[in-house]
Amino acid sequence: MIQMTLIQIDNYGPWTVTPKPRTESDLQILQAELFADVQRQIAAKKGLVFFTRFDNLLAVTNGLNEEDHMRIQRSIRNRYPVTISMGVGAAETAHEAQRLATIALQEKGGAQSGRKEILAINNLIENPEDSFVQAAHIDINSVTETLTDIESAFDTSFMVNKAQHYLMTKLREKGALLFFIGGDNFMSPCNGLNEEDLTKILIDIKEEIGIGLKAGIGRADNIEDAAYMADIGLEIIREGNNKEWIHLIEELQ
Ligand SMILES: Nc1nc2c(ncn2[C@@H]2O[C@H](COP(=O)(O)OP(=O)(O)OP(=O)(O)O)[C@@H](O)[C@H]2O)c(=O)[nH]1
Repeated sequence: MIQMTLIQIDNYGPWTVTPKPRTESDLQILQAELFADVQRQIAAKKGLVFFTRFDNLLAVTNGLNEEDHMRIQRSIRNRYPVTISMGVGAAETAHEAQRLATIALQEKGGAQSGRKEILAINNLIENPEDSFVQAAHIDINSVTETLTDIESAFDTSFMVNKAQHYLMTKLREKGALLFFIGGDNFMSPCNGLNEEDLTKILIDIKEEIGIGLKAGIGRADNIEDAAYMADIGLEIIREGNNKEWIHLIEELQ
């Protein structure tokens, strides 16, 4: 099972304009610092946070228990002008896990309802033997040669976004998620997605929009190790001059 946590800034919309609109650059700094802060704390337990919408972060949290979540909330409250609420869910697919996490939090009140520092747990992985994460690290082939060094920065960003949208659409249908992690890189928590299905998705996108992709896949009881194995898989594809679409690594090396 994969466990996911939704992290939501409490009552953030009203706060950004009270008593009058706050300087946008300050809001951007707050969001970036909060993301880095939560990432540092969740990574200490081998979890991984995705910046998602910044006011809503999604994290893979296999290995974190109730106390771990509460400690992060307390630490943020002590140091930031905002508080965070969290929802936690675990399921066979990443999409279902984040859905359960979201419902648990939504049932405690809306994002702008005055709700404060709620920890809403639908279910947590109690038995470490049930903990399983499959992650795919997906990368655009030769982005430096074909886009970064040729197109304008904005147009490259537009193409990367387009690839992201196609990947999200196709992976979501299979119960998998897809997050942009910087450069031309995407991370997909994808429990239950088999190698044939992922290969077909990459081939279809190449045919539909002409963007070549490759994916390393890793499997472990936590996302840190699964993502590391996925990185190794990507390196192996690069060493073979991008002839493979995907490469699965199941053992830590
Ligand atoms: N988050 C993250 N970003 C990375 C990683 N590796 C590379 N990047 C980013 O991706 C950009 C492009 O690097 P590459 O993907 O190695 O370059 P490329 O030209 O596509 O080359 P190939 O992947 O070998 O086809 C870099 O500038 C980084 O911003 C990674 O492991 N994680």
